[in-house]
Amino acid sequence: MFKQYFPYELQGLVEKYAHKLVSFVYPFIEITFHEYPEDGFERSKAYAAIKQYLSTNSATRAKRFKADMARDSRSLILSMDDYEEVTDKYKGIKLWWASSKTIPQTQVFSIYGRGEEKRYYKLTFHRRHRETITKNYLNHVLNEGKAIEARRRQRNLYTNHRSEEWEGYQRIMWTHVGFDHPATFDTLAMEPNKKKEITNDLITFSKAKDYYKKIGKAWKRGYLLYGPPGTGKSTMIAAMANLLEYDVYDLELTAVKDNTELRKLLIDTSSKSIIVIEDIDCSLDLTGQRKKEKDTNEKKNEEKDPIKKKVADDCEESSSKVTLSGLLGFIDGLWSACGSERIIVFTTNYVEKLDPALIRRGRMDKYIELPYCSFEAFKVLARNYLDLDSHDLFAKISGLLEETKTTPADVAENLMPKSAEEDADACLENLIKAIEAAKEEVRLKAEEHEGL
Ligand SMILES: Nc1ncnc2c1ncn2[C@@H]1O[C@H](COP(=O)(O)OP(=O)(O)OP(=O)(O)O)[C@@H](O)[C@H]1O
Ligand SMILES: [Mg+2]
Repeated sequence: MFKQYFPYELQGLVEKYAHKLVSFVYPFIEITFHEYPEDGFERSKAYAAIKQYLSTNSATRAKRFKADMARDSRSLILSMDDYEEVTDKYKGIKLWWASSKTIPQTQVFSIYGRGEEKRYYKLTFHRRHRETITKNYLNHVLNEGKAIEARRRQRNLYTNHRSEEWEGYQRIMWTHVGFDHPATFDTLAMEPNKKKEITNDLITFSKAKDYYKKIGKAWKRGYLLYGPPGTGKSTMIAAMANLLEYDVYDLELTAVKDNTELRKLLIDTSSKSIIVIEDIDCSLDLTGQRKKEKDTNEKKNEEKDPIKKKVADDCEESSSKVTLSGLLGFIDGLWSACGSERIIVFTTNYVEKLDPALIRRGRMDKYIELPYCSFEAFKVLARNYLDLDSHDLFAKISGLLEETKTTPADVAENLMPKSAEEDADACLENLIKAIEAAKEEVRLKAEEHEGL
């Protein structure tokens, strides 16, 4: 701006002194945080954290916002619009945050598809606070921002698929959907003491980072959930994920080609996650022999019919070659070495079928039996489904549940009103009828057995 008043030779000198003069009378320091650093294609983590920090800390002060749908699709996240400015206070120090963008004069074709505008935040503060701001305040902003992001993070349910050959590369895939299961430990029908023990165990685990470090163990925990079908094993996994706010990886072992692929999939899981292998007794032949001997009739049929034979061969070929030792290797070796804060859950209907190597102490840290529905568990369901804490029919139901094995799934099914006319009394009556019918069936079967 001084240029036009001074001869050309003096311009450099004047600019130099003008700059000094300005910094003398302009006692502020400015720091800019660009969304995309010049030497990288990756979005700057600092920019993302500042955005989160400002979205909660500027909401009462800024006047213009950009609105984004939060990842849970239920709420909106407001962030400062471009060219907006807000003030912040830290230990009595006033600071200014401004959001801005640069638009280059020349049009550049960008293959990265992020447009040519470059967004940045600019922080301004008085230079006498330089130490406090650069040493403490910025750390505070980044940590807060990351914490807010973690809270807003949507959790996912991942499932694996058969790997695909793609231009010579093997692609191993986890695909995910948002994890939105409503189950919680409150809605889980189970003895209250047992429930308390499990939730305490989970919470202790999630807070035990330093402890695991101290004792030199990888920060992981293995659970084996066992019990008959419909007793709430899968429901409990959802409740665990909701309690700890972890992602869930539902590992389908039969779709995993071999141990190498298993390893790759597991390396690809994130921390704060639950890795689930359901029905472990079915997904893996735990005797070590992958293919069961077919009975001779089956074989003869296949030999006669070429199409049948082809289908059977294909099935055998595509069946998983994951072995027990591969799985154990992952649980003990590699699993310990990479990643942390992970829970692995196996479920089975037949705990007695499992290989002792898989369930020996140290591999599985906790065994949880999900039994048939007890009266205590029934009370949780009655409260949940019918808003009932007590009822005249409870005594009768208690007696019936003791005599007849009934799963929580069956109880839940009967407690759900089938029509608008059905009230709580009708639902309880339905349940009683259902249990009595099951009891009768058991009696008849026993008689038949004795008659044989
Ligand atoms: N303990 C429970 N508390 C609350 N609801 C339950 C419980 N057990 C079962 N249910 C109900 O029954 C349904 C089936 O339960 P779930 O899928 O968790 O059983 P599971 O033990 O995983 O069975 P499977 O061995 O066949 O996989 C659930 O959708 C839930 O509504
Ligand atoms: Mg299940």
